[in-house]
Amino acid sequence: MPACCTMRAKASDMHSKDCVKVAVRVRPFNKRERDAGSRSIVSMVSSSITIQDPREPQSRRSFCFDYAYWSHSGFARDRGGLYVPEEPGGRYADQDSVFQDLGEGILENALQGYNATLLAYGQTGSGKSYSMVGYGPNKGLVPKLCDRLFQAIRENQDTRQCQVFFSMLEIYNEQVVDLLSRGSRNPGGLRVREEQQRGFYVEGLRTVPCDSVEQLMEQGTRTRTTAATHMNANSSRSHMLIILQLKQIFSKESITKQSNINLVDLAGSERQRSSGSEADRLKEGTAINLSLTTLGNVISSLADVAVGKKVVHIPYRDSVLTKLLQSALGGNSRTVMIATLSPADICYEESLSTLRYAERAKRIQNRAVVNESPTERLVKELKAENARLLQRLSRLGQEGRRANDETTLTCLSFLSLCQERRMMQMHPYILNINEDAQLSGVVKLFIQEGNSVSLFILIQQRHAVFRNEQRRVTLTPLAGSKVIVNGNAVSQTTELQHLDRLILGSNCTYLFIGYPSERGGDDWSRYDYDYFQSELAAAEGIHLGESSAGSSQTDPSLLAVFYDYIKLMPMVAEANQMSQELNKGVEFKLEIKNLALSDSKGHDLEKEIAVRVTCMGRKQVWMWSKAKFVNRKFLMEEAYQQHQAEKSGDNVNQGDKDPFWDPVEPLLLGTAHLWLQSLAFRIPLEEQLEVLGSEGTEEAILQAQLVPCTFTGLPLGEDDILIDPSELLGRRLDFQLVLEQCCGLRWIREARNRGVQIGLFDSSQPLYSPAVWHNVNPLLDHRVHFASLHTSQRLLDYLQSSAVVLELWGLQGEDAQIWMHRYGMNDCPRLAMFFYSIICKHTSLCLYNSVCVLQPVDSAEPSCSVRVLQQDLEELKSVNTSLRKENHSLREQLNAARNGGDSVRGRSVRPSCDAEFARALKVFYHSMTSVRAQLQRLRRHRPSVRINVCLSAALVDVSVTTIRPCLNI
Ligand SMILES: Nc1ncnc2c1ncn2[C@@H]1O[C@H](COP(=O)(O)OP(=O)(O)OP(=O)(O)O)[C@@H](O)[C@H]1O
Repeated sequence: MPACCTMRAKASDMHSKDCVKVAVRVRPFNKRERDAGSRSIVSMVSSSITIQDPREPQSRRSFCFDYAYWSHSGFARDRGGLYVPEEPGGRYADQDSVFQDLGEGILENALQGYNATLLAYGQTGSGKSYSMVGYGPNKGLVPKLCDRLFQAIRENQDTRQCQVFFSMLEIYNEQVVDLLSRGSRNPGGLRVREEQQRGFYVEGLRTVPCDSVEQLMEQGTRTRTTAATHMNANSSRSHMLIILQLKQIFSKESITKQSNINLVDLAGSERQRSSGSEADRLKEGTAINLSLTTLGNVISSLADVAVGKKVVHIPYRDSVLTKLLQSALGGNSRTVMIATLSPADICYEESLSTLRYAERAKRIQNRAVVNESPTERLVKELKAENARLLQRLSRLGQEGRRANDETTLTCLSFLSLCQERRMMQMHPYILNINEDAQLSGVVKLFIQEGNSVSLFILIQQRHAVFRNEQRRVTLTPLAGSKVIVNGNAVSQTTELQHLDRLILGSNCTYLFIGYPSERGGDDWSRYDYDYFQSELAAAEGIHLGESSAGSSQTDPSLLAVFYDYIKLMPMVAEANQMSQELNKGVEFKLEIKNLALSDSKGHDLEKEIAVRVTCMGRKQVWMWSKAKFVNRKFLMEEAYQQHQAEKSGDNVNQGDKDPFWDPVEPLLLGTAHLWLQSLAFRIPLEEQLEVLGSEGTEEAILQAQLVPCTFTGLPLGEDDILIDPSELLGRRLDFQLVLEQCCGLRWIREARNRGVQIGLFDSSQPLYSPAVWHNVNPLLDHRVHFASLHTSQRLLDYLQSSAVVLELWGLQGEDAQIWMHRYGMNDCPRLAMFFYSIICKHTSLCLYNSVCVLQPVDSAEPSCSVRVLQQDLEELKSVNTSLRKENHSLREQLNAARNGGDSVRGRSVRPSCDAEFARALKVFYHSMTSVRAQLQRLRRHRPSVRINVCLSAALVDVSVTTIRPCLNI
């Protein structure tokens, strides 16, 4: 039995207290998922659905819903392009079966006089629009429901008179846009008002009486596409609402029924979390999608109410969407939610979160009533409405602006559609391609012979001119405008060929369709938004390579980086455009971080996308993570819209809240590797290291040395060179890392007010050399002493196969000092101590003596000082542990030497054993002296007093008592 058929109860079969009905639908793999060789982690039996964690296959979660639709596999495409089950009765749930369960129920409810709501929830690209609106012949719930509604009205003409009113709106960034209004947009959007009887409503929203909705929906989608362009907005972040008002008059019974049907295609659910876990100064108070976040809060509160928890407040008023859906959630409405998901392993987190959301929604209880009243009231209302419409019609007629008249809109749209079809068969045209497939192909610009067409795009009044002369179509970019044809920027008049890809301005993408004679039977669908962006990326030298073509062999992490790149590319272009328009003087550039970086074994690190932000005037540079950029881009859009609304001049949002700005911070410029192998032979090494930036550029030459030495720091002589590194086993090893000079610093050459520091990288908390400023070839003269008390095999292996990764950090402006002070970067004891522990952890080396003299940490922060001390104590404890181990092994050696003296004589005991032991003890006592000194200093410390600790005694123990027994041996 097909999964979709297991719950035969219709959505209308509800009791007076109705739980929200929830359906889940799983879509087929998309191209990206197929390319990545994705695996399905979702299974369905009847109306229950199980999801498996791809990292822990034994971890599964099951959920049970009212309906579960398997639309992932088992389908075929018929001649008309309709997706149908491969075999009759197959498990694939097609659009018809979804409609039968959900749509029919909603329709029945509405005809009975109940308000009804249908919500689609899920991550971007999971199939919300496919289920709600549909694509081509695969009509979704909304058109099917409308068709059936009008059919039902016709069939019931003799018992009731009906009128249907249609509205379509979009909520983007808490602004309401009327999608049926073709006039100029209200800055700030339409207002949401509240009336006692009516509840929340959108003031001035167009409501069109209709007997078919196809053209209205096309009109709405077109407006949505252009609105997205004008607002620099991303449609998957907006919510689309269609409101159908059904008014029925039952003359015989003298009653009227009024019901509202809300059909809601929600924004992509992952957007709520898109600012990620990334730290950003402007993260607080930023809700990427306030409406979606609030919807989640409302659903959670209502779910709590349903299980008897005490809930003080349901936050309906916190967002536009929840205000408008108040009756749909916990109120007078019969509500159905369809949660859509991808079954791919790479979407596990999102799909699980969708299922959890849907499970919560299932608990919500509504109280729907039939909205019935005596006829007179409705008749009065309808008369008033008709009078109002007539008045408007005549006013618009006088103004000669019939095109905006709501009563004639349907007819005009229809005419233009007919014309449009005729034009498509006669003329070349450009067709918009949008990231949201639903909005692609809705704008067509015809280029008739003998005519020239100007395209108007954001910044510039006129952007480019298309000419059609003697059946040759050319494109001429206008001065200062950005035009890209097939991935390449053009500045001259260019002749267009059928299926050329055009990008105008920052991100307006169009496909050129030539004369019908050139068209042939080619499939245009492959020229989707990803195709445009991939072509652009390829022109910048970023592509996936041979194996990517449909094969499952592409490294998934590379694929992810590639898709991140092409996703962020248009956003970066838009950010640049906004920066230019708002006179911010900031430039954004995409970079693939870690391209040239590698770890201490020389292996390439995983690549990731970052955005380099440059303030052109002050030559300040920031590196933003993807998550931070996405967050900031959203805030930039807000600032941009605010600017558009107020036209308040340049440089809006200056200061702390400015999303284009950040306090300056040090920037990682590049890395160099200093290989440690020579130390295993106690051979000194002098190197001129090339410091490479993340894009492989040479940032500087760093002169560095590794000097094997005595524990007091005296360089070893040639006699100390070892032939066999294993001779070091069990012995002490001291060496110094000397950073002599940096030469040819590109960073300083670009702007003299900058400085640099070198960091020793072995974890996220490296140790830094002192800062040097304003000099392209600065002397560093920085020396760090390392010691291993007991050279283990692991350490030897490490020395022979690894490198110290040296990081070159760029410091900028005076503010950098502030940063370093705040974060304790300059000569901070914490970093030194971290370094010590890191070295201990990874390499069995320990920091013995650093030349760094530690500066005070901010005295205004005593708690910070205490924290530093606590960290110091932790480090000291671990040193104590290693000392005790050392002590233990020394004791064992001593016992073996004493007890087994005679028995082992003549075997392997070396005559120098006692001398060696004595030497080791000497070292030990020396260390202990340092420990005591350090301990005393720590004990004297008071948090309110400035710390002034010298790291030269880093080998410290906190507890002398614990070590005393060791001293007694
Ligand atoms: N059940 C399905 N059967 C076949 N194809 C589907 C199905 N669901 C979705 N798709 C395809 O997946 C793609 C993405 O679907 P859709 O545009 O509906 O996603 P969405 O969730 O609405 O995304 P957005 O949030 O960006 O609007 C479309 O190309 C669509 O044709």
